[in-house]
Amino acid sequence: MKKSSSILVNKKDITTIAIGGFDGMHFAHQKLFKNLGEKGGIVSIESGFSNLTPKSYRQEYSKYPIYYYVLENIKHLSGKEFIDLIKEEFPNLKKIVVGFDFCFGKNRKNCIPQLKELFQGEVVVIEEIKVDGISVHSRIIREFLKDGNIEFANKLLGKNYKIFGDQIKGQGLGSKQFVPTINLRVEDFLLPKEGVYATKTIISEKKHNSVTFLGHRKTTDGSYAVETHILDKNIKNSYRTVQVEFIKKLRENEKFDSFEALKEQIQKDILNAKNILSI
Ligand SMILES: Cc1cc2nc3c(=O)[nH]c(=O)nc-3n(C[C@H](O)[C@H](O)[C@H](O)COP(=O)(O)O)c2cc1C
Ligand SMILES: Nc1ncnc2c1ncn2[C@@H]1O[C@H](COP(=O)(O)OP(=O)(O)O)[C@@H](O)[C@H]1O
Repeated sequence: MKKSSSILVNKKDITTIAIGGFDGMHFAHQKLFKNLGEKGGIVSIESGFSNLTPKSYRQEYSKYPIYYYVLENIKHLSGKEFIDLIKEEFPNLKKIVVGFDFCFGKNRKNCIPQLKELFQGEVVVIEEIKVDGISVHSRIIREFLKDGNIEFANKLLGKNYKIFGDQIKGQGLGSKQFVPTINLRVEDFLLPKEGVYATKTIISEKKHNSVTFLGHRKTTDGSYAVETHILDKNIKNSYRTVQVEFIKKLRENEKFDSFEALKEQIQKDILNAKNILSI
């Protein structure tokens, strides 16, 4: 099935919805979506704190149309008022899919029993989804990313963690002293811990193997940078949106005594990244 966008699918055509925040569109969220059937839709309640898949990037991860509601505008509603709103918005709604920990209405006072009471249709409750014994939640994925544990974050996500950034001008040192890099300005996305990562960089829909540095350039100007070096290719400046998928952390950010020492280390990083990306 082709991906739908909420703009294209009339709410009247929706018979099943999944409700939640859905930051990350992670492994457990995907399990919920598997229960949506043919005329499904996703109701995403925006807290304003989502930084794994900020709102405008979320549709990429589901074929179902996503309908956004701002938490600030609905959090005063009682449980009944919230369900009444949902029924009004989706007049042909027959089924609601939520996770075991879903709560709603003012102060999250209503949970699964109240949902079953207030909604006359079918309520499907998905039991707690765990990966390697860890419950899958956006807040837990954030902690793994902040710790640089990309491999486990990716396991919980069920995909590679990906950020979007716009190319900006760098210090102009890369090509001359070290290796050429695409410098990125990243907004809205949580950035993993400072350090060097094996990554894949997507430019104009083409995926390239890469090594990415995130952090304060302690060895040069000290400023914070996100820089990606594409392996074995010369890439022209694009000054467009670039996507970076994180695969594995290679090492911590370090201060080197000389440019020469950093240059040597970068060559080792490139070899390590190649090994991990199997090229
Ligand atoms: C693979 C890689 C690893 C890097 N590691 C470090 C590092 O550990 N410490 C540091 O201060 N800068 C590090 N850098 C950043 C360099 O200092 C930076 O690329 C250089 O200052 C050029 O910046 P420019 O692209 O803005 O000209 C790294 C860059 C790359 C590509
Ligand atoms: N680990 C999980 N197992 C089962 N359901 C989950 C899990 N995590 C989230 N859900 C369900 O997915 C929907 C979106 O939840 P949300 O609160 O946005 O996720 P998270 O807990 O990751 O922040 C809710 O209905 C929630 O109950």
